Amino acid sequence: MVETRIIDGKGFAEELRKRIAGEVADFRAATGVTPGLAVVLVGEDPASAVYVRNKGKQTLEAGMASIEHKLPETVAEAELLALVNALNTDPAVHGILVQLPLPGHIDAQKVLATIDPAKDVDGFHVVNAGRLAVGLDALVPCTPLGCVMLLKHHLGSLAGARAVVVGRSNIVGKPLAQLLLREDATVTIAHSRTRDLPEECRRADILIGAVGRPEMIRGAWIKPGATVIDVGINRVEKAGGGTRLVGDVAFDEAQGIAGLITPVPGGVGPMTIACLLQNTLTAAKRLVAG
Ligand SMILES: Nc1nc2c(c(=O)[nH]1)N[C@@H](CN(C=O)c1ccc(C(=O)N[C@@H](CCC(=O)O)C(=O)O)cc1)CN2
Repeated sequence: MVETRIIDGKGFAEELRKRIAGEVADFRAATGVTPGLAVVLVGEDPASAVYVRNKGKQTLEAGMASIEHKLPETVAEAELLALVNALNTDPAVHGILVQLPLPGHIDAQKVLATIDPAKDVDGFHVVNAGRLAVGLDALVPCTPLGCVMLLKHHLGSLAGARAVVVGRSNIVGKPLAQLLLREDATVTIAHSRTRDLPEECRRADILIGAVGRPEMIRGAWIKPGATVIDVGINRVEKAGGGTRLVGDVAFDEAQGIAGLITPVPGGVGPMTIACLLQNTLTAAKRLVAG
């Protein structure tokens, strides 16, 4: 039986935000520039509204300027693109983020492609995705960046580790695989069509769940002593009524098998906003330096 330790993402993110606030103060003192983050929310999705509110609050707490744009669910794609173009040329804005998901009538790829790559603090623009893939400096997606920070903090070097990423989304699975490769891990991306997924997962020293399916990854899929990073945030019905959040990994089953595991909530989620603040400061520094 392995002793399973919990990775405290919430605590780590708090420390990271404090460090960023210190760096923002130094940057403002040196340049007279306040980094500005513009967040665009389309529609009324309650979870998105909470994330956007938290982004605004934490941006202000870090000493940066927060600019929020709320557009109705029915907004025309052209109007959203015009807003993004205006933010691209606004010198007070150093980072732009369009909260996902977008309503079905809007082409998300077109919107992401309109963001100036230098202000793309989500790291979703193909220029940043391409730069990451070929090993150039890039603005890197926040959730994957947070996962790798937690891994390096707890494991030290990731070189040679066998990492299996379950999920191939553009916002988590693919960029996370690139980041792990950059750390010299041996990386497999698994997905719904992977043959014998449990066996593939059991090979992993580092197992990452990023599929968005509640508790899909079972305890028996985990190699004893492996490090498990759970990116899933799934709201499910509770037995006695109400809802609760669960990850993509069956957390209780992982106890006594995994060596380290991130909880949901309190694991990877809080790292997403902390890394967004870090990316905004990075973008501001690069834009000011020209
Ligand atoms: N443009 C983007 N859209 C979305 C992203 C993103 O990175 N960029 N990621 C997610 C949502 N997200 C940030 O936007 C996000 C998700 C979760 C958390 C978080 O702190 N989760 C908490 C639990 C929160 C709760 O109670 O619901 C946790 O895991 O502890 C922060 C940000 C999709 N859209």
